This record gives sequence, C-alpha cells and structure tokens, in this order.
Amino acid sequence: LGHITRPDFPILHQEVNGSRLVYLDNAATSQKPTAVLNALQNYYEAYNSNVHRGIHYLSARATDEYELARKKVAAFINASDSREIVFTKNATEAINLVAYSWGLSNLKPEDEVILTIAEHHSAIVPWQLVAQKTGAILKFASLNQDEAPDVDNLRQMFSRKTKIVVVHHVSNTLASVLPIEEIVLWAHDVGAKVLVDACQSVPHMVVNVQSLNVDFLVASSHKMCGPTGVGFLYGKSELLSAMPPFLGGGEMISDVFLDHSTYAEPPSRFEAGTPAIGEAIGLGAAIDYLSRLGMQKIHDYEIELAKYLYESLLSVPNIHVYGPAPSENVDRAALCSFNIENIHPTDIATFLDQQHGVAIRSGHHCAQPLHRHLGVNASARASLHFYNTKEDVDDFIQALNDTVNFFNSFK
Ligand SMILES: Cc1ncc(COP(=O)(O)O)c(CN[C@@H](CS)C(=O)O)c1O
Repeated sequence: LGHITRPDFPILHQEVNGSRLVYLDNAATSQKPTAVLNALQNYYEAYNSNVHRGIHYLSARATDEYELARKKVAAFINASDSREIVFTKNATEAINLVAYSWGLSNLKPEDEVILTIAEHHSAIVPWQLVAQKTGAILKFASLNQDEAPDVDNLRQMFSRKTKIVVVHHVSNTLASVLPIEEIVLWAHDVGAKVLVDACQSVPHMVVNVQSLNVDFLVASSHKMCGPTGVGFLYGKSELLSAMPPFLGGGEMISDVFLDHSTYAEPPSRFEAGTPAIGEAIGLGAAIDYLSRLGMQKIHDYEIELAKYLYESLLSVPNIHVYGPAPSENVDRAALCSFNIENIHPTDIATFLDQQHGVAIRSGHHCAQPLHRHLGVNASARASLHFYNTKEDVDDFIQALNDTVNFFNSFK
C-alpha cells in the first residue's frame, strides 16, 4: 500500500538535510494527498462563501458541500444520523465540549470520572477543570505488567459513582488498543457514559460507533489525511439534544432577546460562528480517499508494518520499546515509543533529522502522567501511516544505529 499511495503525497518526495525525507511522525499529524489539497483549493477558487445564512448560489453550494462533509464523517464511523456529528476545531475542543456541556450539567460532588494513566492531556485536563467546578473526582487505571492499560483494574474501578469513562481507543505512546466494546458494556452496567478519544484509531482502522455503542467519540482531521483546523465530536442524538450550548454566538441560536436566547437543535447548537468550511470539505475529501483505499486494508497493512518496526527496533542495543509486545491476540498500533540507554530522546530525534532526514517525535507526547509512571520524562516516537514502506523502516533503523554509534563514541 505504501508504494501505491506515495505518489499521492507530494510532500514525501523531497530531501531534508541532504537525505531522502523519511516521515515517521504521523501520530502527531498525517500528510495530505493531492485529492485533499485540490478539494481545498477548489473550494476557495470556485465557491467560497459563508454557510447556512446566504441566499445566493455560492452560499448554497458551500452549505451543500459542508453538510455533505458531515454526512461523510457520519458514514465513515457508521453514525446512525449525520446530526450526531459536530464539527469542532480539533479533538481537544471536542473533548472540552463534552466536559463543559455534558459534564457541568451532569457531574456533582463525589461523582467519579474514570480514565487510564495513558490518557492524552486533551482527555485529562478538561475533566480536571470541570471536576474543580463540580466536585467530581478523577480516577486513573494503571498499567499492567505488559505496559498496557490494565483493563481489569479499569473495570474494578467502575461503580454507581462512575458517571463517565474517558479513554483512548489507541494510545499515542504505548500503541496499545483498548477493548472499547467491553468497556462500554461494563460502563453502561453501572449507568456511566463513555467518551472515546479515537484520534489514533479513526485514521488507521474501521471504527463503528454503533457496534461499539459509545456515547461520545472524538477525532481530528489532521491525523486522518485531512486539513488542520477541524475535528469532530460524535454524540448519541439523545445526549446531544439534552446538552446546553458550549460556545455562544451566531448560528447556534434560534431566537435572541435582550434577556435570553433560545438555541438551535444539534449539531448547530454546538457550532457557534463561522465554521472551518474549507477544512471540513477537505476532511470530506480525505474520507473519500481513505474509503477508496479501504480502512480494513489500511489497518492490515499498518499492523504488519508496525510489527516489522517493533521487531527491527528490538535489534538496536540497549533499547526499551514501550507498550505491549505484539502477539497472536495483541495488535500493536503503528507507532513505537522508545528510549535508548544513556542517550536523550531529543538528541536521537535531532541527530536523525539533521544527519539522516528522518522525522520522528521526542518528548512526552502530551502524556506526562504516563511518562512519569514509566519512570522517564520523555521518549522518542516513530509513528507510521499507510504511505510508509518497509524501506522507510529500514532507513530509520540504519539511521538509528548510526545515531547510537555516534553518541556512544563519546563514552
Ligand atoms: C490520543 C490523542 N488524543 C488527543 C490528541 C489531540 O489532538 P488535537 O488534534 O491536537 O486536538 C492527540 C494528538 N496527539 C499528538 C499531538 S500531542 C501526538 O503527537 O501524539 C492524541 O494523540
């Protein structure tokens, strides 16, 4: 799949610091195929206009394409109704929307919000802020001996006090995949809702919100070959309809009086002001592109490449790769966070970039509590997408060995 799709991504065909670019930072953001770039350009060239309010051809066309993009998102994750899709700025804003709109209206003192220690700051911090305002309590499931979130520990934390469970589908650091369907069953058994942070799963596998039966799910366009500036919240209709607005402004109202206003139905209720119109249309083009390739085909390809990356990394001396080892019944997502003894991850990433044109990430990946739990304050991370190839992995490993030799030569 890598060789077939690479021609669609102009950015990949360049040299960086005198070497072929090897882009392995896809968990941070993905690259964009020409089809997405063309959709954006076509919008701005042919029918740029504001949506929902104009009464002229350009506005009608822009509105149709914007609402078509919503329908594409709904179909992509198998939502039962496109009105269950709210466009946001990114996944972070989508989680904040649920935390403030649903959380402030439903959480009271001593209620519990259950997360795992592997959650991204975008999942943790909004609920910390809302817990401070409501008196709710955050609880975190730990890791098991395989460095994966401890699902048994998570389940044991559920009780009648549990009001919402906020968990990743795929960890952006451990590459572990949570059993969402089961977690939803356990959560619903105690009357709790479930919000799934699907940033690292929607771009890489089939996600079916109806079969998962999640209450809320969030993702970001820029991680799934779409533009930055747009993401989405999926919410069950009955939940969104019962939620108060998150942001006030134009578009989200029905009538405005001096002393009060009435609000539009979802999704408009949660889309105040002029939305990221071109970007949403670009996301629709990204979904068309991914759908043409097939998410199952993408997933199968990436899982194999992820295994190759994992095995290849283990050949590097004194390396520790975080997260569970891939096995018959344990799929690792297409990313590896790692540390190498006595070499700082930022030195590794810098050397790889400057000497070899290899782009990986170094830092805490917005998962500081997880890194503290792992006993480190940072890690290096290589993350793949379907347009990466075995040659990318081989070039990365060769460059990594060169990096290790370079830094060890000072000892
Ligand atoms: C699991 C998970 N949850 C939420 C986010 C936030 O996505 P936004 O589009 O920034 O809102 C991310 C984005 N993680 C990037 C930037 S820190 C990474 O390098 O891992 C994520 O991986």
